[in-house]
Amino acid sequence: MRLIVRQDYDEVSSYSAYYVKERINQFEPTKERPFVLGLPTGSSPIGVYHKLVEFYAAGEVSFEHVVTFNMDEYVGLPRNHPQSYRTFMWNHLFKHVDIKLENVHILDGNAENLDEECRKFEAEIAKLGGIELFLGGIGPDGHIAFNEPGSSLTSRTRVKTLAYETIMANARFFGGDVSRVPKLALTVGVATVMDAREVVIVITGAHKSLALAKCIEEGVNHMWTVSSIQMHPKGLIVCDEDATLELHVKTVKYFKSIEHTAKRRRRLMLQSLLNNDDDDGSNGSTLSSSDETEDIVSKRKRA
Ligand SMILES: N[C@@H]1[C@@H](O)[C@H](O)[C@@H](COP(=O)(O)O)O[C@@H]1O
Repeated sequence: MRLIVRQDYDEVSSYSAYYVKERINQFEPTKERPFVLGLPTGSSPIGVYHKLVEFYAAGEVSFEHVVTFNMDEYVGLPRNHPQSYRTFMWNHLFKHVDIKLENVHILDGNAENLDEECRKFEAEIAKLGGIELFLGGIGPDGHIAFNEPGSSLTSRTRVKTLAYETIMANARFFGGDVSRVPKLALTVGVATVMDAREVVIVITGAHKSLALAKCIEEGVNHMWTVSSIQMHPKGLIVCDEDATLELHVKTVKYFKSIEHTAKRRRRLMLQSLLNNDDDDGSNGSTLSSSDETEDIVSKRKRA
């Protein structure tokens, strides 16, 4: 697992959006072989979505052959309710890019048979060969999607009763009125997220610092469901300085040093590329940040 620390929400958003854009472009998706992307809602990914829209407008990425699966949806909210996750996704991302409507998958919280809806969702993911990259956020109690504390770490898409803490946290979107927040949701399971070939979690703010510490400094634990990322072969957490408040200094230094070393290696690689026009750059396959050096290497690889 890698931890990338950036100064604030904006830098976290830029880094994460750049990362997603690079992954889509490196994949070179086609109609027959689309890029399958898992997506979250909440305030954490808004900056990422806005940045992705900018990249799209600048012609740096296309969603034409991207298929998306959203993490969760409230049960019982009308589809077009301002707080439904469908409305959220439409407003923050989908209506601004070239994604095809038939490639968007959002659980239907008004389906007649909710269990069947969840089964169909999992089957659809499997049919497409699984999720390439799952982008996520977390709640202050360390939940991922709506996998509240105590959720099975092997869970799949299903109906969940929301924890009181989550209902309180989300009341801000319902005029601060706890009674207006739906009490049930459909959500992908922890295993649905962890089955993705890559998982990227965005964590910002001091109010999430305890969850981050539990997630990476303690054991895998169903009371902090995002801690399951420890078992993932390709897990990445992108956080801001505030979210590191509860981490040991040693932990933060360690992860920062890994990033610096990787950057140095990439700089050397760039130097050797620039010195050797015949080099096709095929030895540099793990580009992952908004670092300028990587940008140059990446463009060169695609040229
Ligand atoms: N189901 C969503 C989660 O997927 C999201 O990660 C969390 C955090 O939201 P925010 O980013 O607004 O803190 O909110 C809800 O509980």
